[in-house]
Amino acid sequence: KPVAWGYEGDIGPCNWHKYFPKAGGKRQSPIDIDTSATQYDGSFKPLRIHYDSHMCSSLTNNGHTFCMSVNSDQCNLSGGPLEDKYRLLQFHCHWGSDDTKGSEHTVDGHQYAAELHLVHWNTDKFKSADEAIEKNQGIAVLTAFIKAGKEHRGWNHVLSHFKDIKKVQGTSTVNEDFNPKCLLPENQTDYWTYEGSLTTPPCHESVRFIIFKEVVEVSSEQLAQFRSLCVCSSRKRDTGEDEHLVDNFRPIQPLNGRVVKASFQ
Ligand SMILES: Cc1ccnc(S(N)(=O)=O)n1
Ligand SMILES: [Zn+2]
Repeated sequence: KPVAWGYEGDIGPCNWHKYFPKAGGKRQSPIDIDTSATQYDGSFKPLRIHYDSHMCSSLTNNGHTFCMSVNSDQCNLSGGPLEDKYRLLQFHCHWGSDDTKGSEHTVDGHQYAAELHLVHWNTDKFKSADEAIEKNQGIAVLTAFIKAGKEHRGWNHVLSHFKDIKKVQGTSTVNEDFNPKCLLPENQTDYWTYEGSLTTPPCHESVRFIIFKEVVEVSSEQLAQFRSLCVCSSRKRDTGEDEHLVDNFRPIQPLNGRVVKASFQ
């Protein structure tokens, strides 16, 4: 029986390690990026992000976030700090109950309104995502910070399906021409990178994070649509209100001597 976990109370992040021992490990994520302590690495080759848009994917509310799973073997990532080729598995976000919080990583202590994770698995070293997800160098997560600002047209292709996934385990098939590359910032040469973990249980220490410096803008109304998703399918007994899926970000974890590399000076 899968162990229930969440972001508050007894099943919250402070207790994850009791059922998911990796959560108490030495290379956990997210972290604060102290820009005065990052180290420029001039050896990185250009990042190669090749996504096609002819892939049909499905959008699900898994009770912790929305997840767009991608089943195209044409969406690949390589270069930068990566030694191998990685394939896009899914993307999702983390957000808060208002625009002042929501990202998992922070930069010099600043928390953004949301954070996009594009999760890729190492197809050179492993035969499946399920195998790669628990192995060192198995996963690469392209990460973009999100702040409230002007509307983002690309995000509307995802948000237009949210009415179908309001409830947990809701799922919707996305067939239109949508290329997740449109969700990334323009500047894809400036990023920070370090070795960490999945930020949700089982918190495997298998992740290379690649975090773009440029922040993506979406409108406050679009951020509000993230918060429209529900956690539990049943109405809350007392208030009769649905419980919304908010503050699904893990607190900052100890750096434990890790160095965050920068692709830029
Ligand atoms: C696929 C997956 C599972 C758990 N956590 C993550 S995350 N938040 O580190 O990207 N991704
Ligand atoms: Zn994530």
